[in-house]
Amino acid sequence: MKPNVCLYDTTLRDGTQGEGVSLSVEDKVKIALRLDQFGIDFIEGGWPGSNPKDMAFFERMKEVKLQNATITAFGSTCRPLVAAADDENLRALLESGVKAVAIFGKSWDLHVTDALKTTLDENIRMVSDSVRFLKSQGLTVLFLAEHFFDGYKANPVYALRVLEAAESAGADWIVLCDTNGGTLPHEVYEIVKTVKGSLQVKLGIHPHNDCELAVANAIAAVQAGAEQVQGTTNGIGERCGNVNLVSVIPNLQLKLGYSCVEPEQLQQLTKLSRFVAEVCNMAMPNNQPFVGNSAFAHKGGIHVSAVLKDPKTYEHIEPELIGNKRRVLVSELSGQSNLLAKTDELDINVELDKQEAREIIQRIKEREFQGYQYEGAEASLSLMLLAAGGKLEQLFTLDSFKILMEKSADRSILSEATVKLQVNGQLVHTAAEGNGPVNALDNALRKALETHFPCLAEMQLTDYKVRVLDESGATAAKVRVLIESGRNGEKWSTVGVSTNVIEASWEALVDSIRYLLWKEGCKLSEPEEKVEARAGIVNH
Ligand SMILES: CC(=O)SCCNC(=O)CCNC(=O)[C@H](O)C(C)(C)COP(=O)(O)OP(=O)(O)OC[C@H]1O[C@@H](n2cnc3c(N)ncnc32)[C@H](O)[C@@H]1OP(=O)(O)O
Ligand SMILES: CC(=O)C(=O)O
Repeated sequence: MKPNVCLYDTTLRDGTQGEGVSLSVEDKVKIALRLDQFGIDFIEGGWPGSNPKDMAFFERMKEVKLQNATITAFGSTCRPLVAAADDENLRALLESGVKAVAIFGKSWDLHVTDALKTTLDENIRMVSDSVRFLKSQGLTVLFLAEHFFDGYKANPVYALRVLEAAESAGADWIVLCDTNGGTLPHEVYEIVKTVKGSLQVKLGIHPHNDCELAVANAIAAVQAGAEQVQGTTNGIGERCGNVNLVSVIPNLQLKLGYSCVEPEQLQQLTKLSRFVAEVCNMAMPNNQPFVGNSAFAHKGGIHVSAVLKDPKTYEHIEPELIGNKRRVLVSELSGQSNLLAKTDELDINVELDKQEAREIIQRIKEREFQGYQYEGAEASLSLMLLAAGGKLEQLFTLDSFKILMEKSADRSILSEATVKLQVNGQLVHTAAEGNGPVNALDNALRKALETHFPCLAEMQLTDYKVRVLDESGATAAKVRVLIESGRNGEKWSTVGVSTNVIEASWEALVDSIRYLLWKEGCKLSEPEEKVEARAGIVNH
């Protein structure tokens, strides 16, 4: 039976040392609660001696009850030539009201002489005095040996002396830090093994990701005997980040048989990662291992065909174990298997046989050659499948639209769109202004349709992206427009392609509306008088 591995999350301290990351006190509290729920053992809240926000966080946490985790405050050892009991930073740790503290000290002789500008013996005194003082105050003390691996390689005798000082002063944990993130997994393994043979105290590892090896380093350390991993959720942190606990945890638990959290908590991993990304206002890459949107997305026809027979053929774990899900993408690289699987996934109640699916895939391939892309526009794909299955009613058709733009000397710019549609056998003619041609067109189209289909009033355009497809064509090039629309928290995306950006936008807009009307099960059944009563509409 493999031992438990203790999880120490420093998103709220080392994570905020990542460029562009800034959390409010309330953001920190939200993340702490979520980490606690997930099953993290230690949550490092910040450095109370370093700024008022972190101090406020610890004050706030005095009112918050956690179920599982211990909140820790971070700080340094006392300053050179200052007694621990008189050191401001250590006093701030005590005032934070926590039960556990993590203090970092120098273990690389270069740092002692060149950064601290003190003697090797005085540094040993600082470590020992600081740990002993904090222990005398009844705290759990984690001693973080900063730059331990570089220090050990430069001067192993001194690096070990620092650890021995912390151990004999009573540290509960000694955490070996790969502060510069430059150590390789085989070195981590050897060094942790050696330290394990020299000390009795429990060891932890705190790797950084400068060589993109932090996860491998954390695993190597655990295999060599470390019992705690310190990292951040999503790997945020100074420079290239800290080790990503979101990858460490499933590797340790699902691949190596260590126990980190309960299996039900592990199923919350994807949600945890996305929640923290949202609070940190960070876009997570789709190809993020384990929890990314694409981590279990299958695109190649060969892959999909095999996954449908047995998911193990192209998946290293079951996505449900960590709360992610399998997805099938439809594109020019698809075979009929992709389309049949996607039709099930989209839940659109369309039955296709293999031959029909092959014909639609052929159309998709031709359209992708023209510039369409359906991976990011699943609502347009659904409409294509519904039409092929005879399940899509034509609720309106375009006669024509016109757009006028006027730029006046006072610098104001006006866009006005006029739209003529056939709805319910009648010509509907509307005009609307907007703060750009696409917005004006959107407004005119909705005005024409809203009386028949009131649900359109709740639909919003949430994103609009234009991509030039053939740069050599300059302003005459083809463009692809992707529109994301939303209603009551639900989102869907549609696509349009043309050499004219307005026409491409129209195509995507119309798809977006058609999709909503289909979802709502809209039919043309309203009485004639109601249609005529519409304000601002001219009937011919
Ligand atoms: C590896 C890590 O991630 S360690 C954590 C790094 N995180 C941060 O630095 C974020 C928060 N830091 C801060 O707000 C500020 O740097 C403070 C409040 C801690 C210190 O600010 P200042 O007193 O103005 O000092 P400054 O930041 O310029 O320099 C750091 C000082 O700490 C000293 N120091 C560095 N490590 C240690 C240590 N382990 N023990 C004691 N002192 C240390 C340095 O020698 C330097 O002292 P000096 O001013 O006498 O040269
Ligand atoms: C202490 C710490 O954060 C580090 O060494 O990276």
